[in-house]
Formats: sequence, structure tokens, C-alpha cells
Amino acid sequence: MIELQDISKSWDGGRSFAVKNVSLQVPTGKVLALLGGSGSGKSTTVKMINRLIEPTSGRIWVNGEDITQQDPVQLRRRIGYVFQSIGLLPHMSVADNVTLLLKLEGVPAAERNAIANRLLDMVDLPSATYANRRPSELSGGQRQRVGFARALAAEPKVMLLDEPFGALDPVTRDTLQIEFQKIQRSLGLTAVIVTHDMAEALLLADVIAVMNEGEVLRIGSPRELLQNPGDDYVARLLETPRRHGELVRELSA
Ligand SMILES: Nc1ncnc2c1ncn2[C@@H]1O[C@H](COP(=O)(O)OP(=O)(O)OP(=O)(O)O)[C@@H](O)[C@H]1O
Repeated sequence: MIELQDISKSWDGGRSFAVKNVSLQVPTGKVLALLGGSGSGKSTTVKMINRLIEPTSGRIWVNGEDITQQDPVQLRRRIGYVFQSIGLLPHMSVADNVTLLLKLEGVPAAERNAIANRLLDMVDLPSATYANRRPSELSGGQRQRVGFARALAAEPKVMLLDEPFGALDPVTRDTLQIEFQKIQRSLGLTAVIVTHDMAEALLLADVIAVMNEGEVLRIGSPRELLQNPGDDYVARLLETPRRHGELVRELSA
């Protein structure tokens, strides 16, 4: 469904690379986590999939189509995009934020309201309470849910999520991770999720690609990485969730 072939991005004419020779495949209905430290090239990689950034070289296909052949605006309407700062419009109601793109496409108001209500209920923001609020009247976690609902409004088959849970407290993050997983599975979404949190990648992803300095160091399922990190850096990233898991198990024994 999503394929990156030998993708590179340089901002300075080839002297250094934000992303270097990255090749990845995400099968239909699966979740790929791009995991790595700050500046490792995760966001740049994900933004090349919806053409917010153009690669210096390499090719990308989404659903069998070369994305360079597609109009970027049309492409972005078909790909859900959730990011940490969310970008809700403050003067609009929650419902209008969710269906903004549909309004631009000329969908009538009554239909938009019905869609907004259904999506808000889906992300556990009961529409009777939340549809008419302004974004400033929501908590950070609730705003992130609106961001999800908005990304789902165009019924995308592909979803890109850039650190969607990064700014949330651990309990809210956990709840939203589980809800995302439920929605992703029930809609059969193909997703790429950027994270620096190994525990999140282990929990949510079918495949994890570990990035460092613009390159993919290791690709594998959570089980494959746990059984064989294959690299010192990957092993170090796995240490924290492993230690936490063991500690909790010991304490509850
Ligand atoms: N517009 C830009 N111009 C020049 N360099 C850039 C630009 N955007 C990103 N970079 C550089 O590209 C590299 C990769 O950045 P990127 O945002 O992809 O990293 P990241 O892994 O997503 O990091 P973080 O977790 O901190 O968001 C960094 O060294 C960054 O400084």
C-alpha cells in the first residue's frame, strides 16, 4: 500500500542528508512505526509520503500510484495526517473543524453535521457535549481526539501520524493509543506512526523501522526486534521498556 524506494532528502545540495537511502514497505491494513531519536529523519520521511516535503531522490508509491504523478492537494485529501500541534482553527466549533475539508468540497451542512457527530462519537467525544465547543474549551487530549476525527473525515485508507501522543500525560496517552488501535483495525487503515518511544512502537506497530542519522538501521516486527535487536543502538532502545516490564512483573509477583 505504501512503498518508499531508495528515498533521500538533502537540504544543502547533497553535503548532508536528513534522510538517506530509505526503502520501506507498509502492507495494506498494517502499521509501521518510524522510531528514532531527535533529528533522525522520522518527520522528514513521513512528510515525503504526503508531499509536504519533496525527496531529493527516490520514489514513493501509495496504493500502487507514483505520488509524484499526483496533485499534492488531492493526495493530501486522501491521506489522513495527525500531528502533535494539531492545528485546529480556534474560531470554529469542534464539529466545523472536523469537517472543514468536506465543506471545501461542497458537502451540504446537514450531511457534514451528521458526519461530524458520528466521528466525534467514534473518538469518544460525545457529540451532544463537544460538537459546538471551541478548541480552547478542550483539554490537550480532547484536542488530539478532534485531530483524529478530522483526519478520518475524508475516509482515508492511509493515515500518517507524527508524534500524535507525544504531548499527553501517560494515562491519556495510553487511552488514546488503545482507541487508535481499535479504529485502525476496524477501518483497516494502513498507517505510519512517528515516535521516539520504543514502548509505543512495540504496542502499536506491526513493523518497526529504527532510524538513526537519516538511515534505517533495522526493520522488523516487535517480536523480531525483541528476540534479535541486531544492533547496539536498537538494543539500547529496547532496554527501557524491557526493564520497566521486568520491574512491574517483579513488584506484582
Ligand atoms: N526545512 C529544513 N531545512 C533544513 N534542515 C532541515 C529541515 N527540516 C529538517 N531538517 C533537518 O533534517 C534532519 C531530520 O529532521 P526530522 O525533523 O526529520 O527529524 P525527526 O527524527 O523527526 O526529529 P524530532 O523527533 O526531533 O522531530 C534534522 O537534522 C533537521 O535539522
